[in-house]
Amino acid sequence: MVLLRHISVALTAAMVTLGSAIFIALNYFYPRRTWSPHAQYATIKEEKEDPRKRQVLVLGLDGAGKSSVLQGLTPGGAKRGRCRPTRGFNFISLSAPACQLDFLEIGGGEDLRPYWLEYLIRTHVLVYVVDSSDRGRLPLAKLELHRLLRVQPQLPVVVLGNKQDKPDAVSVSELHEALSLGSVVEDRKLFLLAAQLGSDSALRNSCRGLDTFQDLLLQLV
Ligand SMILES: Nc1nc2c(ncn2[C@@H]2O[C@H](COP(=O)(O)OP(=O)(O)OP(=O)(O)O)[C@@H](O)[C@H]2O)c(=O)[nH]1
Ligand SMILES: [Mg+2]
Repeated sequence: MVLLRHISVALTAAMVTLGSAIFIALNYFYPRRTWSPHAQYATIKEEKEDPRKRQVLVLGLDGAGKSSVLQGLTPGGAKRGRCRPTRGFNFISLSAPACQLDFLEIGGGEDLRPYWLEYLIRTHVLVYVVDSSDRGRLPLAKLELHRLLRVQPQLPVVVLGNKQDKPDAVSVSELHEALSLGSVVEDRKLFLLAAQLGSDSALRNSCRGLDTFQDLLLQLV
């Protein structure tokens, strides 16, 4: 019995010694890595924002003509065909002497509208495009516009009353009324411009109009 106990003690001691040896060996060959949030963070360098860049956010219901605006502003864009619905984002960048204008369109489909608000924070000017001939959806266009206006009370806004070439389009003054632009606080910079961009000839003819539009944006950013 005493002999058995001695054997068991000896075995336990041997196991402990072997375990310690394995532990020391593992630590020697595979040193443990300690994770430090600080060290991880330090590797992510903050990208400095280019002070020359100005973001113009282009929003509006689906089919209003946002991509057509971007296409019209792109040099040679008028020659391209009709735009397809934007499923996510659309982006163009224009260089002006004093700054770079980054136009960001987010598609106007119902599934994409909830994301609009997230992009207002980095924006310098909001361009809100409305299909003047889509009379049935003017109340929805108004609702969405005012939802945006509430979030950024100081953001300059240019409303483009597009598709003025269509026979059933509402006039600019009717649009002002339909979108309740009179209720917008006076200290906000707000402009309402008529536009027609869709058909090839309309796009070509409107290029001069878009120059004026671009000049206005340069004053607002
Ligand atoms: N007649 C006419 N058609 C236009 C005008 N502007 C755009 N369109 C047409 O309207 C359709 C929709 O235009 P888009 O520029 O794709 O509209 P969008 O606002 O970008 O739409 P989403 O990307 O779906 O949110 C296209 O077939 C255009 O050619 C316009 O001033 N007049
Ligand atoms: Mg589009």
